[in-house]
Amino acid sequence: MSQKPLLEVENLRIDLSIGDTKFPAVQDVSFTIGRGETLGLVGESGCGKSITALALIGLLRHPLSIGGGIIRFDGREIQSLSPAQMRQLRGDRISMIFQEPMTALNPLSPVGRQIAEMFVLHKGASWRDAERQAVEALASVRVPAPERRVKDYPHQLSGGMRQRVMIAIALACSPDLLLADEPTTALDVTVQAEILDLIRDLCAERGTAVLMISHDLGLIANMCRRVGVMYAGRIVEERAAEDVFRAPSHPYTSGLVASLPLLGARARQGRHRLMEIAGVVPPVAAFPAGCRFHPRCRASTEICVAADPEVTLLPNGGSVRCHHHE
Ligand SMILES: Nc1ncnc2c1ncn2[C@@H]1O[C@H](COP(=O)(O)OP(=O)(O)OP(=O)(O)O)[C@@H](O)[C@H]1O
Repeated sequence: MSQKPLLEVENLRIDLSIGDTKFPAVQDVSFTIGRGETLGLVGESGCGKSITALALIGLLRHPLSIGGGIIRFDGREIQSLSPAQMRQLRGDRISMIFQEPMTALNPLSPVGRQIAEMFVLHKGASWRDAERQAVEALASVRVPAPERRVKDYPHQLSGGMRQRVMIAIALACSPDLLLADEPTTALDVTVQAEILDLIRDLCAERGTAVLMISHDLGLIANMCRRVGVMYAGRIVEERAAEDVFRAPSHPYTSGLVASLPLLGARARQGRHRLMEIAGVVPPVAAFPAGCRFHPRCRASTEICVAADPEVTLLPNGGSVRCHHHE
């Protein structure tokens, strides 16, 4: 087995075209994911998490495009693949699940048929075999009575069941990498936990690496070994999940950690206060000069307004992009 990481992203830039001008919606984003590893991308809405994932799987569409950098999957640059090669990779070796399965499922086709299609398209199975495997795939995502459910259309299923179908489709071909973009945000809290357990268990069993995207740092820390914190199109901190909580380095990460509801002793003693980061992520065309976080940062000084911070490597692994990091 190759020692190289499964996925290497180097200085990725994603441009947003507005008229004749291109604005960098994502810039200088670098990270790697090893085989079977879990990386979380966390940050508020509009930070660039979803478009980063779409770039990895070749699904960016106008007005967005890759403006620079390298994405290497299993040693091959994905930008050099033809559309046909990319289609073959998608679903077979890299899969994606989205927040709202209804947008990804075909409303006019029974769910069993949509799962079976994966075996036919990517594994050369006959429809008869593929439909048998679809029942097994539905059983593996813990759908009760899978032999009956395969005949259902998406609208006949609950949101949680639809997300299970999406997971069955995404994992049908045992991909090397699963991209999960807010996979539980649209679901009830109790269903959320079941779906997250399912993703964690199935990916661990199959050795599938996961890039999990969420605005919820608690969820990311539970699911992932490493965390990349995104702000305004950049990864501002990248660390082991436990370090992010124990000793956040970037003021934005500190704000995210502080805004998590606390359970247990401190909360009961009434010392817990829900902190929030004042302000919102600026739109892509209005990213400020200097450090993009400086207008919202309590630690901001002159240098933050004047100069874009470089990446600093942290002593215990990980990196941060801040002039005043902890
Ligand atoms: N099709 C598009 N047209 C114009 N702007 C877009 C498009 N898609 C994304 N953007 C912009 O790119 C930026 C990054 O969007 P992205 O969806 O990646 O953010 P995100 O961090 O995933 O947030 P969310 O959770 O809300 O999706 C945002 O400012 C968004 O408005």
